[in-house]
Amino acid sequence: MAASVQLNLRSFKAPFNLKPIAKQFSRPGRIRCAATTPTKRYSITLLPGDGIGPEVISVAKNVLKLAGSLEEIEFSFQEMPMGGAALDLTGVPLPEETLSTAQRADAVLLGAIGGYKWDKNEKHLKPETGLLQLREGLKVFANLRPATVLPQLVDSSTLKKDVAEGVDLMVVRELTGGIYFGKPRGFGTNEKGEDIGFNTEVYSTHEIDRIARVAFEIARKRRGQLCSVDKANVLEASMLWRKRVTAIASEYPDVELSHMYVDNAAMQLVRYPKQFDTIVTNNIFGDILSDEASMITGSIGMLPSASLGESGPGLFEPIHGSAPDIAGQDKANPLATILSAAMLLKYGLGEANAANRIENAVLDTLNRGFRTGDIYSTGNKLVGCKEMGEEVLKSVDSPVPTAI
Ligand SMILES: NC(=O)C1=CN([C@@H]2O[C@H](COP(=O)(O)OP(=O)(O)OC[C@H]3O[C@@H](n4cnc5c(N)ncnc54)[C@H](O)[C@@H]3O)[C@@H](O)[C@H]2O)C=CC1
Ligand SMILES: CC(C)CC(=O)C(=O)O
Ligand SMILES: [Mg+2]
Repeated sequence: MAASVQLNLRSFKAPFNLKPIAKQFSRPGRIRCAATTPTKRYSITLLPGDGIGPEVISVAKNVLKLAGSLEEIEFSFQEMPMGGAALDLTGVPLPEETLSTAQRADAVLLGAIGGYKWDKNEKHLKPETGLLQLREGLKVFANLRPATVLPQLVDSSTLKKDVAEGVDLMVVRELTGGIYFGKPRGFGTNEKGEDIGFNTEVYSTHEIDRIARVAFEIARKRRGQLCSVDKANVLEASMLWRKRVTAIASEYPDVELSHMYVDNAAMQLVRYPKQFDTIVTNNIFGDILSDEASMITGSIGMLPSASLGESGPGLFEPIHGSAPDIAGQDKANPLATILSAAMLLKYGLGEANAANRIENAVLDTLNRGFRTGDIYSTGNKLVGCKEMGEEVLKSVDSPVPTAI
């Protein structure tokens, strides 16, 4: 078994002040002409999806385009239906053409899917099923969800300033296994004639080993601490998880491994989040804990993510959902999606300079006091999704050097 992680990372560098975690993977893109400033071209599949998805994708696309153009990068965008939008249009949540277009792209940027309209659909006709199919179809097993408390947003955190200040953690979530995919699953009847619903949490050695190696590599380049979160006191799948993560630790003597039960981890995240550096966990625990971690940073509207596999395009998306409660009202915070576009450039295309432009622009926009409602605090300027995007564009255009 290979001891090193083989992820499709063209330049594996975490956002903000996090350190590069692995070899630099260069992929120069396609050179259009032999000029002194060759233009690099990438094809990006855009999946706006539902609810606030189209609102945040439209803003992030403009930011991506501008940051790219300042670095001699040209994008061709293919916008494809996905989730509820695809159900309405084609009758399925992930049309074949959407998946094949995404598979051929250099990277995929997703907004969010889901909404009340489709909540009662049968499982195979739910927008969420389309999202699981997309992750499976792109084989993106490693989902990186960085939660960093920016100094500008300490007052937006739901935690006390001294608890939130300086939090900088990375959740490494296994994304294509576990209970969201396990079989058997379904509905049935028990011996008393009652209806039952059931799912299966299942992990193989191979699935655990590969996500563990990704997490150890990341921890090695951060502060050297990896906390594996499981429920090994109860669940067999977690018992194997703990055994394999412990075994893989011998390949990483420089990383300090600890284990924590998920119920305790949920509590520790709000008690003393600074104790965490890198967290590795299964699909469902990672889903839940990253939503919890997002609030430490001020809002779920701030957290980007990168989903990567061993080959093929990465999938980049905010961690939030389609927020039907605020959809169509220009209230969504687009920063999680804009920062996901930065992760796309950095991790997906190896375009660190363009990514840095975006991250700097986000910080500059926050420094200038612009806030959507979810991160608003007294004395700042309240703006909507579109205006926030316009302010970020201004900052991309006239960068103000900011230490990140
Ligand atoms: N990756 C995806 O596409 C995901 C989709 N979903 C789907 O989204 C739908 C809504 O799910 P919820 O549980 O309500 O989770 P949600 O993340 O959509 O919303 C939770 C709360 O956070 C707020 N929020 C979320 N994103 C925000 C943003 N960018 N700016 C400001 N506020 C924001 C919402 O207004 C809401 O009050 C469901 O259909 C669900 O299945 C949920 C999670 C992930
Ligand atoms: C909508 C689900 C399929 C997943 C989810 O909540 C997430 O990935 O954050
Ligand atoms: Mg979620």
